[in-house]
Amino acid sequence: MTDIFLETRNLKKVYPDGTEALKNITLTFNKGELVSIIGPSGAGKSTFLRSINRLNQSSSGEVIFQNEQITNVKGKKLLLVRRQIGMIFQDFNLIKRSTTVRNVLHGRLGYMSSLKGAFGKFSEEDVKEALAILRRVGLEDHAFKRADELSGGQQQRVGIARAIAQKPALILADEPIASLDPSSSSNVMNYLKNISEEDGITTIVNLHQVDVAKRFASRIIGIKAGEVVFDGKPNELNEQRINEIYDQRGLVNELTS
Ligand SMILES: Nc1ncnc2c1ncn2[C@@H]1O[C@H](COP(=O)(O)OP(=O)(O)OP(=O)(O)O)[C@@H](O)[C@H]1O
Repeated sequence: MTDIFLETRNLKKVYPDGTEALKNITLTFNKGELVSIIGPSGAGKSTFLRSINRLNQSSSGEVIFQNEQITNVKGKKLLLVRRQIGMIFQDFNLIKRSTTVRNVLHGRLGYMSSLKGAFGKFSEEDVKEALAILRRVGLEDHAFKRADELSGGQQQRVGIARAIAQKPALILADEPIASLDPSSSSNVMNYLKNISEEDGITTIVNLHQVDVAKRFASRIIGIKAGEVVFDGKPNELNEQRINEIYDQRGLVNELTS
């Protein structure tokens, strides 16, 4: 037994077409930390997140979550693992024609019988809790609006609320601000940070914006071509390190020589 909350050991992913998306990722995550993963397009950030909750099956290596080996769990056990992992997506993944509160209640489905879930019959307690969660992300006044009537930033806050309703131990957010303007991006990142801190939820966020990662994360991991090339505190991520991750110098040299 260890105190490590989440661990990946020698994680590899080779897609059927031969693309080596993850080469050998060995990382540990502590309870309650907000970690941002950065790296160029195609570096393997999404593949890494999806390998943790098994939306993507790794080719080899291990994922150990709360001291349990989850690399190959299946069926009911896999559902129980996924129930503890809230996912937040770039395109929000909301049911657009449903109300905000119903979208949040979807986070509770993993706790309900499939019959009740299929009929969308939630308990009064669940509804009250969903409304309380919407209050936490500043959307109590929008609870009964259709999801597609909300702005992008508000829709992502519904995505966060749905993840919280799941009562997760871990949140994985895959480029949650990629389609938002800078002000909505800061707002969404603030909510993620506050929730991670207040509820002690380990949160791993894939980001394209280095400045946002430096502002909100307590730790930054740089991935390049399927390998970890940086793992440190935001203030350790200087210009040189950024250039190493993104290879900007190489690109500039290529253009100027
Ligand atoms: N289903 C797939 N089949 C084959 N190759 C894939 C598949 N999904 C991703 N890849 C490849 O795996 C590599 C890593 O992709 P991934 O989406 O994980 O990168 P990323 O860092 O998240 O990129 P981005 O920032 O652009 O979202 C890329 O070369 C990509 O083209």
